[in-house]
Amino acid sequence: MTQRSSRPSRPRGPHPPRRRTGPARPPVEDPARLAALDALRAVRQRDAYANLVLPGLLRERRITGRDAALATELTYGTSRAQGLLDAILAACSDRPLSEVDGSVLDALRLGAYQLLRTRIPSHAAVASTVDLVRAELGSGAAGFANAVLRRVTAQDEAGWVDEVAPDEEADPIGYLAMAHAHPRWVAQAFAEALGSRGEPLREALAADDARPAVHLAARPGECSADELAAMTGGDVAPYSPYGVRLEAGAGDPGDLDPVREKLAVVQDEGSQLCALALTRVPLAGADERWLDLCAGPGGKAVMLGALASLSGAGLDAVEKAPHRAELVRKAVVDLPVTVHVADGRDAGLPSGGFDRVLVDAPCTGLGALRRRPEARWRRKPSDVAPLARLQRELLTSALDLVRPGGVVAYVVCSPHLSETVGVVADVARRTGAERLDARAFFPDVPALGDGPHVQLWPHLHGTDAMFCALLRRPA
Ligand SMILES: C[S@@+](CC[C@H](N)C(=O)[O-])C[C@H]1O[C@@H](n2cnc3c(N)ncnc32)[C@H](O)[C@@H]1O
Repeated sequence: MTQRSSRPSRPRGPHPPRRRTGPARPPVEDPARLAALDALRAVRQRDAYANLVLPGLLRERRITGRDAALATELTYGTSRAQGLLDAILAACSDRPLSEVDGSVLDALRLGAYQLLRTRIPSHAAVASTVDLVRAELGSGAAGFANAVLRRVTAQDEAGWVDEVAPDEEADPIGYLAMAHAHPRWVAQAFAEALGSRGEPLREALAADDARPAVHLAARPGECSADELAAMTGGDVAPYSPYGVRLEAGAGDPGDLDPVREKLAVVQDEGSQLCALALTRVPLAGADERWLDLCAGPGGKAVMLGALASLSGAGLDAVEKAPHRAELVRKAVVDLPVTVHVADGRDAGLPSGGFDRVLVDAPCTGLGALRRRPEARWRRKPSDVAPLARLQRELLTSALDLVRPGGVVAYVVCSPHLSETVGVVADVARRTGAERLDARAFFPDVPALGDGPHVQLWPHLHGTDAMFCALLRRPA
């Protein structure tokens, strides 16, 4: 453990820093950091999503190339690491962070991220951050920021983790949560799903803390994975026959020609595998009416609609939120898909009317935190119970809508046991549905555990932590 006395004394800045009132200063010539700072502020003040707000800012300000890449790295990296950065900043400040002006705190997080998690030289990280604070809030706040960040430079990330994290032996989950910038309750949920508080948990949290590769799905019947890889410069994915993986940070995938021309969609390979698993289960009898019960924004509806079209089947897609149903409509416009705006618990569709049903249920999204930079700090443990209730109701409804002998895929992008095995066990018990060994329908995917359900992981499969259970309605 590092001695605090070796570092500069704690800064005693103005309480709190006041917004500048004097004549306007010239703007800071640092478009990348300014965009990152504005994006962080929008996330904090307006509950915006970093991965929606930042691309808009970059477009509006015509920021491209290296500046765009830097702004993206700083915004997403700072958002992901927020809890760890705050613990370190709190140790470097003379007052609680709750008393620090929000805009100064955004800048401090941005500065600390550069110091601890990038190769940007310390003097540049500190000076550029202090310049941003000075331009907006004046020299008092800038002095405070300078003093706090100089204290952060006293040691590297590992040194700070040793200082601010709980003791590793006494509280391994708390330690790993802090070391890999996750809230403790999320690390606890991962530990329970993995059955580990040791190395597997460390690997899972580390993989979840890294920048993810972009995954694309070639549209079945339109384009092969090989062709898509050639068009995009990506690599054919290891498990999905339609998947392509692009290098992390390869720019906005929505701008790629094959995506704009609807030859491919942006979709995690784990999502592709779960949708495909539903189509791979053998059925006795008819196989022509498929249903996607929670379809917005339409990624899996495109995959299922294209496969249905190839096999002579049709797909109904239900989505409760009208604006998301509209996204589904646009995505499936040339496919045999009928979109309904309805609540999947009471969709007005015929009981027993479908051969295959997908329930891609609303969930906490704890399995896709690496793709939603700020989500881990926004989600709360109290979100889980109401979602699990809704998930049980939607799965029960799906088992009513599927015909006897038909199959239901229950999918969530979360490894939380209350949203996964808890839901499936409860509904299977009450409905008498048969739980199939889902592993058989994820061919060539390694490390699928003891079954019968499939839990994918970033550290094992390079996918989001998707969960998939397959259930058959008794004949
Ligand atoms: C996990 S997302 C589905 C993702 C989608 N399958 C895809 O691959 O693009 C869950 C969706 O369920 C919708 N939803 C929430 N409650 C619902 C309900 N009661 N009935 C139907 N859809 C619902 C949400 O609006 C959201 O669009």
